[in-house]
Formats: sequence, C-alpha cells, structure tokens
Amino acid sequence: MKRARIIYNPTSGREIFKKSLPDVLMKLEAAGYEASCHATTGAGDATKAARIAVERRYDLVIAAGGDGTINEVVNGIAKQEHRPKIGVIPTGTTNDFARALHIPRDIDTAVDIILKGDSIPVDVGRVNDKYFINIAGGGRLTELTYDVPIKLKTMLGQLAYYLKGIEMLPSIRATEVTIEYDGKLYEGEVMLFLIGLTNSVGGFEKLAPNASINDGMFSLLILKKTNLADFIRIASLALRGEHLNDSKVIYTKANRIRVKSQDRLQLNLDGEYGGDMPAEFENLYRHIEVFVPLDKIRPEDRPESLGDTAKEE
Ligand SMILES: Nc1ncnc2c1ncn2[C@@H]1O[C@H](COP(=O)(O)OP(=O)(O)OP(=O)(O)O)[C@@H](O)[C@H]1O
Repeated sequence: MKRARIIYNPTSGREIFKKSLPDVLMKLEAAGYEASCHATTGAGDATKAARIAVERRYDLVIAAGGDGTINEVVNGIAKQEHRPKIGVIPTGTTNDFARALHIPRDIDTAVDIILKGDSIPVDVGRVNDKYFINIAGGGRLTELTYDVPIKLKTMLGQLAYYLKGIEMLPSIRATEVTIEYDGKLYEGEVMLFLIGLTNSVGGFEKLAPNASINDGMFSLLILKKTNLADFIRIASLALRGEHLNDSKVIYTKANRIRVKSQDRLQLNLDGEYGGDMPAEFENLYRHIEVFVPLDKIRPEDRPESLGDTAKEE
C-alpha cells in the first residue's frame, strides 16, 4: 500500500486546515493511501518532518500551509537522493508557489489534484546550502515580511503585508550591492533585487512574466535606487506587468547569481529570513516533482513537451 504523509502548519493563513483534516485523511485512505499527518510546532519543524518522511520512504508528501511551510518541506527533501513527489494544499496567506502552479485554495479540489496523479518537475533554487521554491530577494523592502505578526496575517490575510509596506515606505533606503549573473556584473545602489523561479511574487502575478517553472533559469529583477515617487510609480506599473522596460529596472534570466554587499544585507527566501549576504544562487534544474492540474499548466511546462530530459539527474 502506498503511504502519504501530510505536513501541515496549524497556524498558517486563517487557520482553517485543522477542521478539514479528518476529511482529507479519509479521502486519501479511500484512494488507497495509508495516510498520516504531522502538525508543525514552529520554525524548522516542517523541514525535520519532511526529512523523516524521506527516511521512512513515504511515497507522497503533502505540504499544507503557506509558502513558508512548502519551503521548509522542500528543504527537508531537496538534498536527498530519493525525493518523494510533493502535493500542495495552499492554506497560507499568500500562496505564491501554489498560485504559480494553479493549485486552488479550495482544500477538496487541491486534494483531488493530488489524487489525480499528474505531476511536473519544477526547478528549485539553492543558496548557501538552503533551498527555495519561489523567490529569493534582498533589500530593505523584502525585509518587511518578517515583521508582520501572525495574528495580523490571520485576521487580514495578504492585506497585512500591504499595510506593513505602506507603513514602511518612507523609511526604505537603497543598499549598495554587487550582483554577478552568468558572467555579467551590476554594481550600484538598489532598492531590492529578486531572484524568481515562478512568475508569482507577493500576490504580484506579473512581476516576472516570462518565468518558466522548469527551464533551469532564474528571473533576475533589480530595482535600482529611486526616490519615493518613482518607487510608487514603478510598483503600480509592476501590478500591470509594465515595469520591465523602465530605466530603473534590470530584468534578465540567469542560471547562477552571486550577490555581495559592504552593508549588512539580509536574504529573504520564500518570504522568510534566510541568513545574510554574501550569497551564491544556483538553479537546480527540474529537481522536484509536484502534483498539478495539468490542463492549467502552460504547454511548454508540461511533461509531454519536456521529453526525456525531465527524467535526468
Ligand atoms: N505551530 C507553529 N507555530 C508558530 N509558527 C509556526 C508553527 N508551525 C510552523 N510555523 C512557522 O510559520 C511559518 C509561516 O508559515 P506558512 O508559510 O505556512 O503560513 P503563512 O505565513 O500564513 O503563509 P504565507 O507564507 O503564504 O504568507 C513557517 O515558515 C514556520 O516557520
């Protein structure tokens, strides 16, 4: 009998998953899985739980939570040789990764997608021995995600991040950085830089419009130093995906990126604090298989167009 392990964060998003858990377990059992679950207890626990699930040779690991939980689960799996397929039940505040893969927030539908059994390989980012699935970034603006209290997120959802952003806007300053990407060099002051694996960041779905989830490339976006008015102008352009040609924006694809700074510069990995720079980023090509609604995935990202290379590594 196949075995499934659900790793869920009881505090994520609006804390709704607990109520559905018995139904989800029953549904998995009815589909022929022996199903069990682990409720995370705090930072790092989902990584530990995923590592144990790998050791115990679970066939399927389901991450139920927000991007932070999925990131932790991937961190427990990505280094291992035997990597079980991952199912995602998005119950977080932002759910960028799930949104990029068209996995809906409705728990029942998300479980149906897993049970249907269609999966695709996705790229994973590695930086200083940590992994990310969606986005890495740096700059004062990316640091605001750490300060949003859990209770506020539970009450307000994504709005909590925007409120925090507005509160911080006047105090955001630029940072001097050196960014090396595939042999090219950028040196100067930046408001932020983002290294994306998908097109969905902080609810902005058009930030990296031509990102592919499994082409082995990062989308690198650098926002140079701006004044407050320019910053607001570019942010509103970004909502419509019209920011890429702005003279303050550098946007390109790269496979390897190095970032360093004279100042203290924190690294944000999938919305959580991930250590300080310097950092070296590497794109791990099609490193993990995730269950998705195949009919919603762009043709070029689907297995039939991936060919045999999808089975490499
Ligand atoms: N029992 C717990 N109590 C407090 N924090 C927890 C607990 N379990 C996990 N966490 C931490 O909560 C972090 C954020 O969780 P998660 O991403 O699932 O939800 P979220 O913050 O609501 O959603 P999003 O990341 O999409 O904004 C995790 O990275 C983890 O470190």
